[in-house]
Amino acid sequence: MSTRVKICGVTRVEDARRAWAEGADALGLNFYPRSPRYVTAEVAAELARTRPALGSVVGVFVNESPDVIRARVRECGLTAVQLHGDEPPEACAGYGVPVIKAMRVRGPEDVEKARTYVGAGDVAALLLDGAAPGYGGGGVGFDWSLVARLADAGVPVLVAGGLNPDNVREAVRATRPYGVDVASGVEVSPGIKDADAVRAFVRAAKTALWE
Ligand SMILES: O=C(O)c1ccccc1NCC(=O)[C@H](O)[C@H](O)COP(=O)(O)O
Repeated sequence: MSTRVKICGVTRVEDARRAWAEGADALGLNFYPRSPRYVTAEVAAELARTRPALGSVVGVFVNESPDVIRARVRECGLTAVQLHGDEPPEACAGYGVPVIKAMRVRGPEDVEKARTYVGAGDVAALLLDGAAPGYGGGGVGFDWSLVARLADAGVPVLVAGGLNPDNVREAVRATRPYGVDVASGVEVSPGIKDADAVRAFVRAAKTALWE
């Protein structure tokens, strides 16, 4: 099975269509109002309608109220939610779709904190991100050797943070993750994806373990 690829922070229909065509498995739509990749519910619903039969559309939220998250899931047709905030494990349930819990990793203690979400609520995967200022999308990586600490946790792990077409192959080989996630590393400017970079990223991620 090749590594799954999630292209995060898509804001334009043409970028969404392009990402699917290049082989992305999932798109992330950002509902954090302070993100330069923020999309309204209306735009998100339009983006979600580009979803192919086997694709996933993930809503990204930071400390959003559960009622708003549930409303976005319903009205935008989200197939999963990615929680990037300070929510405790017990808040990772009740949205009607699988939860990806994101954790910013500064060191081993953050990976151990991520482990406390395993088995909680509807957590179906963990996303390990770099610890840039803010809550995500900062283009900063982390020590990939820390991913091995979750090898026995029995949960799919997505690796994110500072990935781009030039380093994703190495990241996949080093961590052998369930999937990889990228926002800034395939952009010409925040929220505007670079089609060539998306193509190169998907290709590098998916062929990294071939030889
Ligand atoms: O992208 C954002 O602006 C963002 C803001 C707040 C929370 C999460 C955000 N992005 C979520 C993602 O999954 C990003 O892809 C991930 O943080 C990696 O970003 P990058 O290092 O830019 O590839």
